Amino acid sequence: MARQRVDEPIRTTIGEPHEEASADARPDRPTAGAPLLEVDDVTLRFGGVVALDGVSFTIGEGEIFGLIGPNGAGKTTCFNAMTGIYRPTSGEIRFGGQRVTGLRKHEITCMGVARTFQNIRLFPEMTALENVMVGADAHHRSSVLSALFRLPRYRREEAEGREKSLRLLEFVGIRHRAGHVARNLSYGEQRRLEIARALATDPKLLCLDEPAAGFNPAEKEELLQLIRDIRDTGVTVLLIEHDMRLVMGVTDRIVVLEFGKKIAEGTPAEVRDDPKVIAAYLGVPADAA
Ligand SMILES: Nc1ncnc2c1ncn2[C@@H]1O[C@H](COP(=O)(O)OP(=O)(O)OP(=O)(O)O)[C@@H](O)[C@H]1O
Repeated sequence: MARQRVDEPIRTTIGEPHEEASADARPDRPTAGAPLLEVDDVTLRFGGVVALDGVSFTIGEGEIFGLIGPNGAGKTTCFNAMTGIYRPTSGEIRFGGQRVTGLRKHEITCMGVARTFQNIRLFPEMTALENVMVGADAHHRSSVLSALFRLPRYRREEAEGREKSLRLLEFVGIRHRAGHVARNLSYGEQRRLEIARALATDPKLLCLDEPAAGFNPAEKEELLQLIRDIRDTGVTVLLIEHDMRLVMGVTDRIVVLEFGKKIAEGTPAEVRDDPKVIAAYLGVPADAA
């Protein structure tokens, strides 16, 4: 499949109709590439609560990977451990073969991991464009002095960041909102803006925490297409999502957590038919599901 990087001029297919393909029958489904993110026997305790209990899985380059499970299963904790917010009690997380356990958030961002949050976290009084430019700044090399005196290098980086941010706003379908302050954007637009800001850090892995929360069916369809478009630019996507139709429709592989443990892993079809998964979601013992 032709790949397009997000720092190249970007086409947008937001809002265009697309065929709803069966999760496992899509002919264009790529096979997973080299391991990108490895979660290796990770346990994370909060006092007496074991939020993650010996969890292991590997995400391959180019995959759209789903992390699902009932409320309190440990999904967000897993995201937080991957992105440097929490340090695992034991176990290791590697990104591109390099250990990230114990690194700071910005160090992990610079390695190529970006995320959005369950509760949208934008700068509400800044414009959409400025919000994305904050993400683009992550890789700027200008010194504080250079920025203070607006030296040529700073001005060049600022102009490049602005162009790139406008392209990303176009990619996520809200270019026309560039000059509006974030708090005046609709809920769906704010979610897209968060994605654009995360993409501005040039991630290799984009982690989306419940990106469809609060969306109507039409918005979910558009999000599904956006996630595919993001993957087609070469970015690997990790998705936490409660909407099963969306997860089953867009992911290549899924890991299911329950009470901090991995209870299943496989293709959407394998996971959907797994009695342990059915039991976890219905709240009944596996042999009774
Ligand atoms: N900072 C914290 N301090 C103490 N316990 C926590 C903390 N964060 C999460 N937990 C606990 O860890 C467990 C896993 O929570 P987590 O938020 O990761 O689940 P989740 O699968 O993301 O749930 P949801 O789908 O409801 O967002 C829960 O029992 C939760 O109460």
